[in-house]
Amino acid sequence: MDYQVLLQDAMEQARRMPARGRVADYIPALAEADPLAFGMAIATVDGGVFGAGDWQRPFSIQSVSKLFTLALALAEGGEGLWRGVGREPSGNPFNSLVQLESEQGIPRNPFINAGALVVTDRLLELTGDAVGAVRDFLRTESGNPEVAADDTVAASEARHGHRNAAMAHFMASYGNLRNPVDSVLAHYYAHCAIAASCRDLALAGLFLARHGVRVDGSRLLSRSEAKRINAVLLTCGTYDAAGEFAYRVGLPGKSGVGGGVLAVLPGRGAACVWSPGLDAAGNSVLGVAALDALTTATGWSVF
Ligand SMILES: NC(=O)CC[C@H](N)C(=O)O
Repeated sequence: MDYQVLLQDAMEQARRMPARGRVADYIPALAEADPLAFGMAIATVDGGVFGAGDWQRPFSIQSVSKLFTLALALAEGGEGLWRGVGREPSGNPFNSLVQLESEQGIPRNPFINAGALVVTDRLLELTGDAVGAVRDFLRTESGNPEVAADDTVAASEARHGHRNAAMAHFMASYGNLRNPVDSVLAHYYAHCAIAASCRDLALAGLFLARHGVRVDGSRLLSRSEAKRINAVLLTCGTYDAAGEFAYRVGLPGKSGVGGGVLAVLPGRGAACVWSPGLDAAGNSVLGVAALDALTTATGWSVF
């Protein structure tokens, strides 16, 4: 397959969308993203890397980081993680608070904000440095030592982070956080604020396509654990639009409000796309459209 041509065609089709969505502005620093930026990359398990458009330009990965925090927390701490966070789709927006009280401070899944805060808390307990663990993993897997958290974005989110702080305190009241709320929030904002490109993220996502094996050949997760993360990505990775994403794209995937989407085809490769305009669920409009076009053209699907 000529991935280069396929990427260009997929982006061309996505550009025909009547609207590009809205750039997230509830975190003021994110509102400064270039609304016209658009890039896409594919990395394959046999070593190919392809890209088009702004595929080498770093952007704020935001919730795409939650895929990596989950993988690292499971790798370091094992299945006990699931005592503090579920793995059912929430059917609610990523920053919703409503289920937390009726479900006694146990978030539905690791990819909504509440669940990601629990995972960050456990990763912090296990490693002493949750953001450092995510950053170092991204650097190693992508081979790009410049991947780093953007302190301006993290500080901007902290200043406007009342919802996340409310969730964290609420879960702490149920005993579902082991570290001080302020540390959990600081690490969460910082790993969301990591800047990386489509190229970096496609390469970093390959461990899931390699069934849990890292770029250096070492094993991060068992085959079964990698398969299970992919299952949670498919059902919960794009929030209350996960059904639509499975229908249109057919791959496990994780989105972020910076406009990035990372999708995985086990055994074959990973694709990452970035366009900052979002739909109402917080997923990149052009990003999902481009993945839809790419997977339709290539036949890439888990189904
Ligand atoms: N969906 C997202 O990307 C949200 C991440 C963002 N840091 C937040 O907590 O709101």
